[in-house]
Amino acid sequence: MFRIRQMRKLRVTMPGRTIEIYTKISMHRAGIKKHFLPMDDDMNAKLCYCEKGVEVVGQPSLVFIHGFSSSKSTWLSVIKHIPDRYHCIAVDLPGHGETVGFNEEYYIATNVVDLLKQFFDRLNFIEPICLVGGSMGGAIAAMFAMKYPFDVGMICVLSPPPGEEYETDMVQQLRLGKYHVILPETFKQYYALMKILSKKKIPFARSLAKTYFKIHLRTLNQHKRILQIAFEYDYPNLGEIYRQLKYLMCPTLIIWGREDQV
Ligand SMILES: CCCCC/C=C\C/C=C\CCCCCCCC(=O)OC(CO)CO
Repeated sequence: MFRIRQMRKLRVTMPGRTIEIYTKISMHRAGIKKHFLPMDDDMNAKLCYCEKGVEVVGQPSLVFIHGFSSSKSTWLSVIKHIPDRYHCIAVDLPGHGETVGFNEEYYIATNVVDLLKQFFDRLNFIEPICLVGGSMGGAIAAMFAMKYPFDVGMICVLSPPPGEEYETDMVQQLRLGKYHVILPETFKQYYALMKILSKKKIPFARSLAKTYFKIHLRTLNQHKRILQIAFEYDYPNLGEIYRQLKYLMCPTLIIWGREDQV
């Protein structure tokens, strides 16, 4: 019990490093169901998402998009606080979480956006949605809203990655191929990154951190590839996409921490 509580505290600051048993426990507690949606053109490709509540006429569904190297489970701690009358969806992006079978082309943001469009059409929402994205998920949410403005009623963009003109040191390092700043390769790097990513001091057992690190290593190469592709195809256009956001007419909430190092 104690361990689970510790993980609960850690989960927010270490997106994507959640162990599956814990995900199941917390999803169950929050009244969340998990689904797999096979794609029409390729039955081996399945989008995994979780859902809380049911659609309500006149009220948008809330759809949550996670960040890089994260997963839908990062939103559980948010979703559990949202009243039951709201319909919530959190999806695993290609190459993340429990979504499986998508080839590398789906690591390109424009393809991710079109995949999300397909996904939303399959779910057949009756109202324009409220699209919420954090970090890289925020960039994807913004891109989605630009391309499919009629599908969104409002968007919420949390700490999106900066465009070229506001490039941070961390993003510069990533662009130069030093992926370990966000994808640590050693336990030492991993432990140091935890401190950078969490503003709040958290009591943290090294043994537990080692377990998280092992889990992280399983996805390391795939996530390196995603970063490589993001910097080749998406990052060069990001600034221009942000500049065009002012033409978007739906209500938009943008939250950015002043001391966010990414
Ligand atoms: C599979 C889909 C790929 C589509 C790529 C789409 C748009 C991306 C454009 C430029 C990415 C460059 C910056 C990436 C850095 C993100 C940071 C981040 O997400 O933080 C994490 C913290 O570890 C939160 O979970």
